[in-house]
Amino acid sequence: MVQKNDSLAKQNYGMYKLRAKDLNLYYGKKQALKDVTINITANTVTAFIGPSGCGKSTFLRCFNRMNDLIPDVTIKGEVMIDDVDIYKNIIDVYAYRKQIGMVFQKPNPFPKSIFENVAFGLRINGEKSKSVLDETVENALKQAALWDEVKDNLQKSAMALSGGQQQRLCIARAIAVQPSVLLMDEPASALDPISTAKIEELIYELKNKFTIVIVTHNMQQAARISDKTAFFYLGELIEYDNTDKIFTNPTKNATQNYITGRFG
Ligand SMILES: Nc1ncnc2c1ncn2[C@@H]1O[C@H](COP(=O)(O)OP(=O)(O)OP(=O)(O)O)[C@@H](O)[C@H]1O
Repeated sequence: MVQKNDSLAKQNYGMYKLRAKDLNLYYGKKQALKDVTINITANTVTAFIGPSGCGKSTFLRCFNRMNDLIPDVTIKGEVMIDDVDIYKNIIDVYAYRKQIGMVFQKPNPFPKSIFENVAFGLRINGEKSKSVLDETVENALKQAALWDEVKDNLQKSAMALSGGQQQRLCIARAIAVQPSVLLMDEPASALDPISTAKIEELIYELKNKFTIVIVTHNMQQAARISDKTAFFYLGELIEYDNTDKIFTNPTKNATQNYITGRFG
């Protein structure tokens, strides 16, 4: 009985970190997202899956307003973080974006030292204290499971790291400014299996601190690391449910066909 009340309370209390409601997005006249509605719980990992061109990356980019940078984009509907509509109520988009870290498919460190890559966002935000910078860089590298490998070489160029290390550095750079959300667009698809496993482990750990949304083409990866999975097809969110359910007993035929490799 106590358990039931507890879980009810959990369900109702401040549950959704990210939401979209009736979201439509057009590139010029071409509609890329159709009436997408989703509620994403804080401190979970959500995987976006679906065939190429179905709108996964487009939808991911709606959460940090990166699509604003593309000419001729029209967005209708609502996108909310902590129940604030970010297209209507956010005036300072740069300040808002600080809350949202983003990691891309290809590791993209700056041609600077390891230390300066992680310190970059803090310096932009005006942090000058050496002890704060040192401590934050160390913590971010620890959280990104890279500290032990680089702690003796923080002044070395980031470009000299392996691809997998560079991607963990990019994760450290993203989390150093303490966002609450991490968006990841195929973060392991350019990496070897061992580096991929490290990134997957890391994502699993990081959900304690962040709400994570990951686009992936790798269905085993989605099944391994995500709590919820959203399946997209032709710009529509076809099915969104617990990952176990999506991969073992999906409700929609299209989901079943996709996860069994019948298309895509
Ligand atoms: N900048 C853009 N300008 C015009 N059309 C675009 C742009 N970006 C994406 N599109 C189109 O929008 C649709 C959705 O693309 P998006 O990249 O979101 O799909 P995706 O599911 O992430 O694909 P992939 O898995 O191949 O990365 C596609 O038809 C794509 O061609």
